[in-house]
Amino acid sequence: MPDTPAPPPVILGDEPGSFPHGVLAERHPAIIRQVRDAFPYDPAVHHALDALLESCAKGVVEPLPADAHDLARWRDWGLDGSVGRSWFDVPWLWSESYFYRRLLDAVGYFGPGVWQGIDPFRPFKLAELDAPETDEELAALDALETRPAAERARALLHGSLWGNRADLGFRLSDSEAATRDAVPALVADDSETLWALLPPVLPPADEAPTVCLIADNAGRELIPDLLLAAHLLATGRAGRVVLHVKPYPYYVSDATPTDVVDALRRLTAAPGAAAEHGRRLWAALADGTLTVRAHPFSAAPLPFTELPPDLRAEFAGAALTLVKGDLNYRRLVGDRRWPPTTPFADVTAYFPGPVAALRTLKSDVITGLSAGTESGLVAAEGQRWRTGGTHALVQVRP
Ligand SMILES: O=P(O)(O)OC[C@H]1O[C@](O)(CO)[C@@H](O)[C@@H]1O
Repeated sequence: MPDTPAPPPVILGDEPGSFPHGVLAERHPAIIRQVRDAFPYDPAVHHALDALLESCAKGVVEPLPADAHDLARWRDWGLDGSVGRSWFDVPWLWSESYFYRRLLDAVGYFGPGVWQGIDPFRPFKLAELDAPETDEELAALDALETRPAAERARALLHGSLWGNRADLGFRLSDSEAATRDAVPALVADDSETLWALLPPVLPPADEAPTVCLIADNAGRELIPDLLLAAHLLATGRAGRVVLHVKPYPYYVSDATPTDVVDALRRLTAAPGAAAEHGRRLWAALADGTLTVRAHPFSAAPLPFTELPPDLRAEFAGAALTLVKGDLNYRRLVGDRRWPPTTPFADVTAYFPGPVAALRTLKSDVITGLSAGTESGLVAAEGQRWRTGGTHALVQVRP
C-alpha cells in the first residue's frame, strides 16, 4: 500500500519575527487597547482587560470560568490540552480563536451584567458602514444594472472577493493595508469552474439549487456578499442561499446576525439600485429563500475537517459552498505550512460538497498555486505576497 505523506506541520505562533507571532504579541494587545477606549467600561471590565493583556504578553492559556455557558463545547474543542501552555505554543488558529473568546468574557459579553450582549467591535463596524467609500460602492450598482448578465455576475463575484480586504483586525495592526494597491490579477482563478457548478440563468424554480455562503467580515465585505446572494437568487442560479455568520463577535469585524441586519438596513436606506436589492433580500429572508445561520462551529478554533454532522449534511446538499476570507481559508485547507503548489483539490477532498474559496491573502497559508505563479510572486516580493492583503484568489473544488 502506498504511504500517504504526513501533512506538513500546523502553524504555531512561537517564532519571533514571524507573522503569527506578531499577531499574538502585537495585534492582540492593540485590539485590547482599542476595545478599552471604545466604551465607558466599569472598573471590573478594565481590571479583566488588564489581566488579559498581561496573560497575552507572557502568560499561559487559562481555563474558562467554571460556569461558562460553553465550557463543555470548548473542552470538546481542545481546551484541556491547551490550558497551562503558552499562547505561543498551541496551534495559532486555536490561540487566536480563544483570545476572542476571552476578550468577550473580559468585557462581560456573556453576562450577566450591563455589558451583556454588547458587541465590543460595534463602533468600528458601524463607522465602516457609514464611511463615504460605502456610499461610492453602493452608487456603482446603478451603472451595473444595464450591463449584460455575465458582466454583472463577474463584477459581483469580484466585489465579494475584494470586499475581503475590508478586515478591521488586519488594518488595525497594518495601518498601510488600506492604502496599498491591490494587484488585480488573481494568483489562482477558477471562476469559470465556479459558475459552471450553478445552473444557467433562470432554470425552473424547483431545479434551482441551494448555495451556502460562509461569510467573513461585516460591513464592506458583507454588503457585496449579500449583493452576490441577491444576484444568485434573482437570476435563479440559486433557489436558496444559506448565509453562515458567527454566533458572537469574533476577529474584530467578523459578521454576526446583528451585522446582517445593519447591512440590510444600510442597503434599503441607500438611493437607487442598492435599495431595491436590499428590499429583495429582506423579502427573501421573509420567504425563506435566504436563511441566516449562526452555528457555534462557525467560531470554533478548528479546521473544517472537524465539521459537525449537521453542517456536513448541509454542505453535502448544496450545489456549492462559497468560503469567504482568510481565516475560513485557513480552516478549509488546514492551518499548515503547505508547499504552495499543493493541489487545492487534494487538501479539500474531504469537504462534503463542491467548494469555492474567495480570499485575499492575509496569512502564510497557501495552496493550489502553479510553480510559475509562486516563483513570480517570490521574485517580485519575497514572501510579502502571502500576508499583505494585496493578492487574491478564487479556488474551486467541484
Ligand atoms: O478577515 P479574514 O480575511 O478572515 O482575515 C483575518 C485574518 O487576520 C488574521 O487575524 C491575521 O492576518 C488571520 O488570523 C486571519 O486569517
